[in-house]
Amino acid sequence: MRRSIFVGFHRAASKSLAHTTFTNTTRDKSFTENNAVFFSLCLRWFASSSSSSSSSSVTQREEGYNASSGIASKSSSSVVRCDLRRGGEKSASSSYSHSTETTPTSSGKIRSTKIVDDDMTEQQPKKKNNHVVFVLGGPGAGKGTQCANIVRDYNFTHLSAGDLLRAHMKSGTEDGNMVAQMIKDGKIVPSAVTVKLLLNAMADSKSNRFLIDGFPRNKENRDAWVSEAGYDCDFVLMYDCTEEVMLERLLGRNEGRTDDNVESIKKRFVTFRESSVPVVEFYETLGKVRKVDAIATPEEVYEKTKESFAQFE
Ligand SMILES: Nc1ncnc2c1ncn2[C@@H]1O[C@H](COP(=O)(O)OP(=O)(O)O)[C@@H](O)[C@H]1O
Ligand SMILES: Nc1ccn([C@@H]2O[C@H](COP(=O)(O)OP(=O)(O)O)[C@@H](O)[C@H]2O)c(=O)n1
Repeated sequence: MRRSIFVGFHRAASKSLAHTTFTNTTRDKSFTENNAVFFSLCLRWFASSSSSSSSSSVTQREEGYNASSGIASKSSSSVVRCDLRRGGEKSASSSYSHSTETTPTSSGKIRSTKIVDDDMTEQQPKKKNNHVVFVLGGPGAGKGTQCANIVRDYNFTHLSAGDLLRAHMKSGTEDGNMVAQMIKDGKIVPSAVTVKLLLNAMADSKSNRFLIDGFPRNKENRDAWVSEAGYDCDFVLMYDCTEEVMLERLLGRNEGRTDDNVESIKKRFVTFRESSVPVVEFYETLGKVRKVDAIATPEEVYEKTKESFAQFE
């Protein structure tokens, strides 16, 4: 830090010196030369004091100072990860890192330029060549209906996060009771529970093509997925529908669900708007969203859906 500030300062000084040298008079030139000597002495003093100080060189390494580019970057990566696949043991691998790049400007100030979120840009290698498609859309948009068609025609395995959670809530455990209440309230169950259910189901399957329906419901779901699975989805299939149409469909669904009543449905709509739409927007920034108009008939919706699966024929 100290060194990067100094370099910024020295650069600012050099720049102003260069400017003076080419534009000013002879009197200014001798002033410039004196200044140059002064700054050069400063530089030497600083170089010797910083090389004799071990903490300074550690700082330099920690901040990733790059003398040729003049960019000082800070990076830190720290996540103790909880293995959710089986049993929840801790492993020491780190999954996320954020680095802040700072650039010394000509005024000598440190200007923060950008935050680099590694997990947004760098995907990890896929495990077992798995293909994962996340299927999103509001409650009642028709996700389950279309997933059945895709399974039939493209050899995918359908994993509904909601179905897995509903099965889990019937376990009668404390965890299961918590899930039951959250589903009734239209709330999003903690990612640790959902990701564990999904990964266990995948581990039990011989398939390498998965439609993960109703997931990720929020950014926390997505981050937990990337952390635990070690890779992101191939793409997100997003069924776009109005609340009016979804309400009508849900009230006619008749599957005996505890959350298909007007009170719960309204809460689910709010959760969808506030938590799920942002995760779709996040995936849009990665260019991974394939949107399908879900208001049409099931057959028409499927015709559009198929366009995203040509690669799996
Ligand atoms: N395109 C559609 N047009 C009319 N009804 C539909 C359509 N897609 C699904 N449905 C019906 O709407 C209800 C909700 O569909 P479903 O697939 O369960 O939605 P989701 O999985 O998104 O909650 C079901 O009763 C289903 O038969
Ligand atoms: N990733 C998920 C998916 C579902 N759920 C819960 O399960 C409920 C039903 O989800 P679902 O996907 O089966 O049904 P729809 O709301 O899409 O019709 C949600 O309202 C949430 O309470 C969750 O918490 N996290």
